[in-house]
Amino acid sequence: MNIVRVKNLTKKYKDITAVDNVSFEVKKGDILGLVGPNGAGKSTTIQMISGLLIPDKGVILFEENKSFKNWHFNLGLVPQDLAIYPDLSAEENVRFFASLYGLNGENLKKQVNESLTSVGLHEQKDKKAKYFSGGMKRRLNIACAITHKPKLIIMDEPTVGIDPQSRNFILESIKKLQNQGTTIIYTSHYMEEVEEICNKLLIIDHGQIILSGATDEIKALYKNNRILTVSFQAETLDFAKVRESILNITGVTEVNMKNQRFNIHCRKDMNDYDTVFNILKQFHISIISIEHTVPTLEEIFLSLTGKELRD
Ligand SMILES: Nc1ncnc2c1ncn2[C@@H]1O[C@H](COP(=O)(O)OP(=O)(O)OP(=O)(O)O)[C@@H](O)[C@H]1O
Repeated sequence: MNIVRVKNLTKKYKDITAVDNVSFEVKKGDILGLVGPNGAGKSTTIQMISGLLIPDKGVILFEENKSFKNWHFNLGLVPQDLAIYPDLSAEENVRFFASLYGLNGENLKKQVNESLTSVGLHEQKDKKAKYFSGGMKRRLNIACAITHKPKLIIMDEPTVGIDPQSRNFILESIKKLQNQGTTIIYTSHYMEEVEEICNKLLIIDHGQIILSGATDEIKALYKNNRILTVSFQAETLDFAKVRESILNITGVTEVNMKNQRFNIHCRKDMNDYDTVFNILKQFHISIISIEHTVPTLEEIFLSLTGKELRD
């Protein structure tokens, strides 16, 4: 069953078309990774689904045919900016948000305890939020959005700039929520995270979808591609010329360079390494190490958008 279906969604800010005729659906139990470079249109899309922005065009339907107006109690939003009260304790914060969704009595108590436990903050429940670390504040932000057990949770970069322990708690709690049948839309600048937790992927750029599908299927599309990564040292380097020569080798599809490393994209059956090494030698480039790998999602993203996901 579709939890949310978005059809021909469009939003303009004066001359900028932030979201351009976007259509997709999210099925029950999916964790959809919404990824794209800065300014791609992710936040605008999320804000429209969350009812914070009105689309110029398009339709958003929940559970096949319900509008936001009569469904929004089923939605939990974890905003990028923290939405917690610093002078309230962790428990008071969670209680407050849960009571806005109509929880009370024993049920409220039970669900507040459950969500604090799931983000690993139960032992600190009486501590004021202002004394929490950045990672703990982010975990509390999540607890506030999940206590009313929403059917759909939208998370806007919930792990940005936090410590590894908090990050692990967050990723584990997202997996648990999925196991309980919750549907999640997750935006992140960390492709390894998306690869780890999202079973579906929607890559957008300039407000348009450039690739969507099951994460495994997207990876399978690239299973016949390889990347030969060569770390090197050179006194001087004319990269344009090196690139042109390597691109002439049959089976090589792209060559880029970053931090004293060439990434040579090629087909799986490209095995003409002698020619690659001869070209490098000809340009007086010393090889330090070589690696031959299947492209990661991050590398697939880079080859599709020409941009790094991170700033
Ligand atoms: N309130 C606004 N007024 C004018 N332009 C805006 C506004 N909000 C966003 N934009 C523009 O719309 C485009 C999409 O922005 P959006 O914030 O949706 O992208 P994003 O993918 O979330 O980016 P980031 O990863 O940097 O958060 C960008 O060009 C941005 O500059």
